[in-house]
Amino acid sequence: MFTNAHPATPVRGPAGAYFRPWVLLRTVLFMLACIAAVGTGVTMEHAKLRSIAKAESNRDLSNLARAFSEEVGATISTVDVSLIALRGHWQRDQASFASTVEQLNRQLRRKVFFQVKATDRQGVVRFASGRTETPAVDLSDRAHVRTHLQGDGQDRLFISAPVIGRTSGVWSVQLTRPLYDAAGKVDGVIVASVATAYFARFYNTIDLGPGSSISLVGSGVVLARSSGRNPNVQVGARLTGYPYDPNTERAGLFRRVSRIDGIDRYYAWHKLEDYGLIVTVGLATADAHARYGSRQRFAAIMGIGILLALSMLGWTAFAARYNRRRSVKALEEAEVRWKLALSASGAGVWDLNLKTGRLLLSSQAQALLGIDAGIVPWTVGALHGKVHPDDLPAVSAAMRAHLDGRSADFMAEYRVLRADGSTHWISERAALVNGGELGAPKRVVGTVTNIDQRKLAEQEMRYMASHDALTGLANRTLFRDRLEQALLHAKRDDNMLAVIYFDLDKFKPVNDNYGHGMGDQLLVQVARRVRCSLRKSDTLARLGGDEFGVLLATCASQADAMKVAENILSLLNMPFETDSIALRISGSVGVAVYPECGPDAAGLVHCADQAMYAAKQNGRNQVALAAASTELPG
Ligand SMILES: Nc1nc2c(ncn2[C@@H]2O[C@H](COP(=O)(O)OP(=O)(O)OP(=O)(O)O)[C@@H](O)[C@H]2O)c(=O)[nH]1
Repeated sequence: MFTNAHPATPVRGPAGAYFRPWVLLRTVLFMLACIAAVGTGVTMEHAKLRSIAKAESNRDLSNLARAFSEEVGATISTVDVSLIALRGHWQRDQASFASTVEQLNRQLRRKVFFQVKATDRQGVVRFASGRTETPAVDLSDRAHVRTHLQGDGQDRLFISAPVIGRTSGVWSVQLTRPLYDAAGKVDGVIVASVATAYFARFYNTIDLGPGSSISLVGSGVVLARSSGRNPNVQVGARLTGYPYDPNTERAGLFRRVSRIDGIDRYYAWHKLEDYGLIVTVGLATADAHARYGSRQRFAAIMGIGILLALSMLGWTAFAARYNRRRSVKALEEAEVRWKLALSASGAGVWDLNLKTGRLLLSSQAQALLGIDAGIVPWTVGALHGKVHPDDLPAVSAAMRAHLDGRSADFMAEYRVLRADGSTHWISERAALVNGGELGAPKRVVGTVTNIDQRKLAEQEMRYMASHDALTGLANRTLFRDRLEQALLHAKRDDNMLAVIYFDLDKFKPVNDNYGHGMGDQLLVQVARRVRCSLRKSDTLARLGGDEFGVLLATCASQADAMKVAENILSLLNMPFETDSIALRISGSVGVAVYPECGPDAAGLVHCADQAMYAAKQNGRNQVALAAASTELPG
């Protein structure tokens, strides 16, 4: 109803809302929720990519472990077959043994290289390849020799823990088999010493990344190991537990932070059950995940982008909501202020829906319009059924003009009929509220105010402007108006009218001798006495000082006018009783008759004045008739 109202408290500009604590707090909370949601999404995506990376890595590692174990198995098998062949040769012909070993190594140089030793049954070296003279070194304390010399005599391949060469400084493992004499008794040990690097050679043919590793473990001891650019590190290290227990399954997968170099890896292992060896191939988890690093980075960047976009959207939405709330609050406050102002001003408000014909009235409006319900099914016409019949045409015309768009505002002042028949004055203002399609008016909103007091004041002012304050008679202005009106009627009806002017004789001495108050009393009594002698249709006016005018609106003849004038004179001659004394006065009376004395008010007044002056000049206390004008009546 008060949508055009300007709130007293200015609402901050829309941009200012972005930095209000209310907005910032909600934006931060919203961002935290977004971070949680987007973070969960990104984490899930990362986890998915990690699990894909893990699955792919495990598949690759399993294949590599199997391939490496087959490679190792093939190398060991080659060495073992060579050992068996060399053993037969040693037992047959020791003299040409050295050249046979050399020849064999030449044949196998692309696959493996090994040194060969042969010991006697005491474990003392009797042959060592690559030497011109064999030092009689006692190896009986070495496990790979001892196991055959002190064992059950079974022909088994033994693979030793790695040892570092005393002179070469190279890690090697010893593959041994027993030597037999003609009786089939253990007669010594034949040893093939293979550099562990051969076992890790396969590693160099593949590129698994800098954090990868390949190990060959036997009896819980690292026989060979390659890791990145640092091959054979930690050869000889002892490893226990899963999967190095003898009872673990043939192949498998696990993830572990390496006990050797501290790198977190995915591992696959594969057992060479014939030789009691395990091959493990490890890939650094960081390298495995790096395969999907770009997708993970993309997911993270997308997540951050979505987070920023959501945050901006949230921030904007909260700022807009804040502005909306402020606006609604300001409107509510403005409405309260307007209601208070209206209530204080005594104005009532009504709201008419032109579509539904429902009229809403404030309690003040109900009281002022004499309607005892807040919502009434009414029409504009019915509303004005409360209007005084004399005012209704003007009010209806004004309302119609406004509804038809011929006036910008509806304004009317009219009397409302009360149930007891009395009336009170209302000032009403209304305006169409445009809305709906094509801007068709849907509502009329108006205010009503009681203006009884103002109307009374206006009435008093109008009365004062047209009447003499002392006597209550019409003043010169009103006298002149009525004369104009009477002349119009007289001309239309071809009637006569008369103007009588009279002035009290020697009034000044009354004032001078008895005071102004006494003079006033005399003027009031003159007015009363003459008024009573006249007809209601006649007008008696005080023209100024002690001068009066009489308008005989209808006058049959000049003689009748003279008769009224004579009567006035005789009334003036009668004594006037005041508070203290009786006064005797007289008057000079001039008579002018229409149409004889002229066609217009000015002429008639002038004639009457002249006649009165003539009576005064003639010795006062008499009536004089104005001479007929030579002009023809208009
Ligand atoms: N008490 C009273 N005196 C008034 C009022 N208005 C004018 N007068 C006085 O009325 C007197 C009018 O004097 P005039 O008509 O000029 O003189 P006069 O004494 O009547 O003499 P003539 O008219 O020549 O007979 C003046 O003294 C004015 O001051 C009034 O309202 N009350």
